Amino acid sequence: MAVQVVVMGVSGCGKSTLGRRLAQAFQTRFVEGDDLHSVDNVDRMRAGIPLQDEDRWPWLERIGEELACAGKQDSGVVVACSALKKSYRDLLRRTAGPGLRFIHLRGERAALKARMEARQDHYMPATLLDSQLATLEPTDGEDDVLALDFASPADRLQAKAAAFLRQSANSIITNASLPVPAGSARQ
Ligand SMILES: Nc1ncnc2c1ncn2[C@@H]1O[C@H](COP(=O)(O)OP(=O)(O)OP(=O)(O)O)[C@@H](O)[C@H]1O
Ligand SMILES: O=C(O)[C@H](O)[C@@H](O)[C@H](O)[C@H](O)CO
Repeated sequence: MAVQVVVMGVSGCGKSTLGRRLAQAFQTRFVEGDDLHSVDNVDRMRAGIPLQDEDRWPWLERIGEELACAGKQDSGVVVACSALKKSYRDLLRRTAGPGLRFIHLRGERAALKARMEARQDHYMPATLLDSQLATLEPTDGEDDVLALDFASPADRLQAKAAAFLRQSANSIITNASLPVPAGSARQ
């Protein structure tokens, strides 16, 4: 089955872990969204400076291209991408087309902080967690999103996400009325 899915949420929520598992389960490509950030963006985050919209638009365009390309080729792709604001998700929806689905990993700040502090090998400092949480816009009411508690065991997250993707494989979600965000390169 050629899934077109974004695993989203704030830093440390488990996007890459679940994304890799889903890609393996659906025998499809995994794209680590962090690898598509510019060097400037990574330097900013490493220095503890939160990204702004203008830093994220070109990055989101690159992620959208990956999704659109997989959609055109019907080859499937799983992308790990924070996609924190609804306008960011809308850009990805417009670019990817109606097959796109999101898995949102969300949960408690304390557990996220502990996870981020335990990581030694990541550029993202735990001091950026609060700005990540402040930027995150809830996904409630967005029909193409399945929200899961990131603290669940990885096997359970994978099973629930895979069931959602299989179940929604044949349903088309129309995004024809998506608003165009101010400042987006896609105006
Ligand atoms: N379901 C889970 N249960 C327990 N620990 C997990 C789970 N999923 C991921 N982790 C651990 O949490 C940490 C963060 O996971 P991961 O790198 O997948 O998150 P991420 O959202 O991709 O992070 P970032 O966006 O900051 O790169 C890792 O140490 C990972 O092993
Ligand atoms: O939109 C953002 O602020 C970024 O994508 C961050 O979320 C990080 O890249 C990622 O989570 C790595 O820790």
